[in-house]
Amino acid sequence: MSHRILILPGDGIGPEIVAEAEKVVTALQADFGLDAEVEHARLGGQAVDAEGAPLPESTLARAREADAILLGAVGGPKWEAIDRPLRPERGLLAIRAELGLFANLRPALLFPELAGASALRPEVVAGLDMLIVRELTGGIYFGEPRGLRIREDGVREGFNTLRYGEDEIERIGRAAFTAAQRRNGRLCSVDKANVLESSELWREVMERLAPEYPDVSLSHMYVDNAAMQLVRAPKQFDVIVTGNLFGDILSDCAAMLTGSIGMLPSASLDETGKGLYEPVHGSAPDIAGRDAANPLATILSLAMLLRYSLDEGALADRVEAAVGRVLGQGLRTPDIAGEGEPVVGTTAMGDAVVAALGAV
Ligand SMILES: NC(=O)C1=CN([C@@H]2O[C@H](COP(=O)(O)OP(=O)(O)OC[C@H]3O[C@@H](n4cnc5c(N)ncnc54)[C@H](O)[C@@H]3O)[C@@H](O)[C@H]2O)C=CC1
Ligand SMILES: CC(C)CC(=O)C(=O)O
Ligand SMILES: [Mg+2]
Repeated sequence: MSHRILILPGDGIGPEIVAEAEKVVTALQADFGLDAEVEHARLGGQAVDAEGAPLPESTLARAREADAILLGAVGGPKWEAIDRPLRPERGLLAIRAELGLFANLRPALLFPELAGASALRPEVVAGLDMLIVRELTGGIYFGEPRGLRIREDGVREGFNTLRYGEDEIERIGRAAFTAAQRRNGRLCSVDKANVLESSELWREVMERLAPEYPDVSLSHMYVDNAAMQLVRAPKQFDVIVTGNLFGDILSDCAAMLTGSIGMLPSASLDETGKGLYEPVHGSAPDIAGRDAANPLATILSLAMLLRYSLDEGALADRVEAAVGRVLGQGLRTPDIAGEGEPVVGTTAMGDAVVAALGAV
């Protein structure tokens, strides 16, 4: 049966990087037996401009019908001053919530060819292969009440609510324990239980789940220490499980261990394995329209889509191997190029991955 893939290009570099991933889809259809129909819809700023909403009803309806969704990124300076409900990022949060995409898997894997591009010394990152499991539909990004108001003394204040229910913690915990079972059996739960009640409960629930996964060793770390440990000795981690805000920040930090945020893919999954796949980075307005964005995070997100939502593991392996091959050939977009190294653009990098598909 033909798979239905919905592509949401989004804003800034979104359309540029997604176009390269789509070339890979086309090549897999033409030469490697991928049976898929590809559709497009609007999300984010492009949807606000064209349809007056960051998540139009028609996009949501098509997202519900699709087997998997590939997203570029949303947002940019053009929409920063508009009413909050119309901001592109609200469209992204809304689609995650509407589709129940609570489990955000963010692998941080160092391609050996990029050891020199890491922010850390090669010996500290060599062989790095870790996974951040971020809770994606709860926590402070969604908690009510939220808003801006005028205090009694006339001074304005902004406020947000960090709230986690036991049920939300338990389901992300189970996703993380299961991921750790499939990897090296080490799970580190990151919280701020020395200060936050929501973290106290988080830690308690993780402890309660642990006996059900005797092959996983559970440890806990405060988030401030975790940020430091990530840049001090990242290979101590196998799987990290954490809340929405902490996971957002720690995964950008992990990106620099692998050379660039342009290398980090992600999968956001619901209870059934249906998912939305997107690079960890944003719409990078500073480099948009210059053929300078690294498309590999998006292409690697496509590989995750093939593996997790379409059950096309062999094709996913092929795409990841092709990425390794182009890096081995020395191709570098500016973000992963060393001092004085020649660089290629977004489209040339995408073309090279397509060419490498058959060689692996
Ligand atoms: N998932 C999403 O759609 C996300 C959207 N955003 C939005 O994106 C906009 C820009 O946010 P920033 O904080 O600047 O984060 P960003 O991730 O877009 O950019 C941060 C830095 O990384 C660079 N960068 C990002 N992706 C790259 C790539 N593929 N290749 C090479 N360099 C890359 C950018 O040029 C910039 O210097 C904002 O409107 C923000 O809200 C931010 C994060 C995630
Ligand atoms: C709109 C933001 C929550 C997007 C983001 O930074 C992310 O999911 O990593
Ligand atoms: Mg982020």
